[in-house]
Amino acid sequence: MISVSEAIQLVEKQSLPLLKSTYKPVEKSGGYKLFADVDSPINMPPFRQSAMDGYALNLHNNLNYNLIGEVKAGDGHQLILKPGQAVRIFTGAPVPDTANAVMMQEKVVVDGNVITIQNQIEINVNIRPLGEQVKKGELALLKNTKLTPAAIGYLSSLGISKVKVFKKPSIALITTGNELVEAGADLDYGKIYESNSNMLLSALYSLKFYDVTIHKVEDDYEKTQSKLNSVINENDLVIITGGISVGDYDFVGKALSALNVTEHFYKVKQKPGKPLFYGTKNNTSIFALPGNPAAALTCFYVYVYIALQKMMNNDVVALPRIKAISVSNFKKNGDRPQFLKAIYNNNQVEILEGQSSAMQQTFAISNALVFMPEDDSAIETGDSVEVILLPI
Ligand SMILES: Nc1nc2c(c(=O)[nH]1)N[C@H]1C(S)=C(S)[C@@H](COP(=O)(O)OP(=O)(O)OC[C@H]3O[C@@H](n4cnc5c(N)ncnc54)[C@H](O)[C@@H]3O)O[C@H]1N2
Ligand code: MOO
Repeated sequence: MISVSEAIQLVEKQSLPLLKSTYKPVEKSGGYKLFADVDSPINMPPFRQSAMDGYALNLHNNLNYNLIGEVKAGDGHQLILKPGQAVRIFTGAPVPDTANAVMMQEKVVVDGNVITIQNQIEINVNIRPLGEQVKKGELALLKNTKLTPAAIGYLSSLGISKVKVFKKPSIALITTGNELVEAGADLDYGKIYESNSNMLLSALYSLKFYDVTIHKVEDDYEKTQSKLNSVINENDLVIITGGISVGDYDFVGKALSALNVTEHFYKVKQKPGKPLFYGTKNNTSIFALPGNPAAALTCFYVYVYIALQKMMNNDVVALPRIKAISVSNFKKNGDRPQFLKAIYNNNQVEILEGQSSAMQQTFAISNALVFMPEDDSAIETGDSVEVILLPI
């Protein structure tokens, strides 16, 4: 059995960036990273633009100007101003080539066709120069830039509607177990509602991984092997839950080994999530998470999350870990390091009652996990503890 830190290191080492590309409509490219540099197809702004509502001036040595016309946003005409002439102008409107400053209207007195400005102004004031943000043909955004709402707005302002981005992994989620039935079905004796697929699907969606398919297999060796074979061939990441322990009907480990999946580790000294498997085949990463829902989700956040970040070529790969003061007492049984379901708020953390691997009720109200190392046997109120903040 390996330690938590050894397991994390192995995931970091063995999960590699996906170097596949795809095209996305710009509005759907949030969270992706650019596969290549993007050059600007236009000057931005595309014309000299007024930054204020006011008057565009052809400057001269006098505070009085003659008004000769008006330009509003969207106008396409070109007015010719001589020195001492002005045009009424509005924010976003094209500044005539013959104007060299814009005075905001609050600083202007209007008397019929003559305006008087409060003071002399510098050349080019309140004019956004042509191509100030980026010039046509020049680099707009570098390869690998993450497409945030601001970046999407910027690319859209350049008239770009489609972007080439690094593909996100295609992911298969597989649940195993004869006891599992779907919501809506009768809950016959011995059955439970299947919940790991919705839980992990929503965890993936919240991290903006949408290319996910869900598969369900019974506790049957042949069916497990054949399903795993097809999903491993077709996906970049495979996440299985259940059937990875030592019971007579736990077939996942045997099937993965028959499929020649390279095992990087099986069993981690931790609670929950001891029977965790991680392996790779060709370029596909495979995690077999324990079936117990709270164990599966903990392993997702501690290990699968890292693999996802590595596949996306992100620099920060693990969830943030901070120190906080415990407002609870907790006593650990056994010597496995523990991830404890907890509520973090304002530098304080409450460790919840009900820490078993099956405890969905406590996980449902948690926003953090407290990591309790192997050597610690108890946490007292007031102790400083390590907290993993969940991306929820
Ligand atoms: N003799 C031993 N038994 C067990 C050991 C051990 O070391 N020796 N380890 C225990 C630990 S720790 C865990 S964790 C579990 C993991 O077992 P599996 O990964 O094989 O998972 P299953 O047995 O298939 O299921 C466990 C539990 O979770 C429920 N489950 C499974 N899938 C789902 C799902 N999709 N939705 C909701 N609930 C699910 C399942 O019904 C079981 O209750 O092994 C221990 N045993
Ligand atoms: O490792 Mo299991 O998740 O402790 O019950």
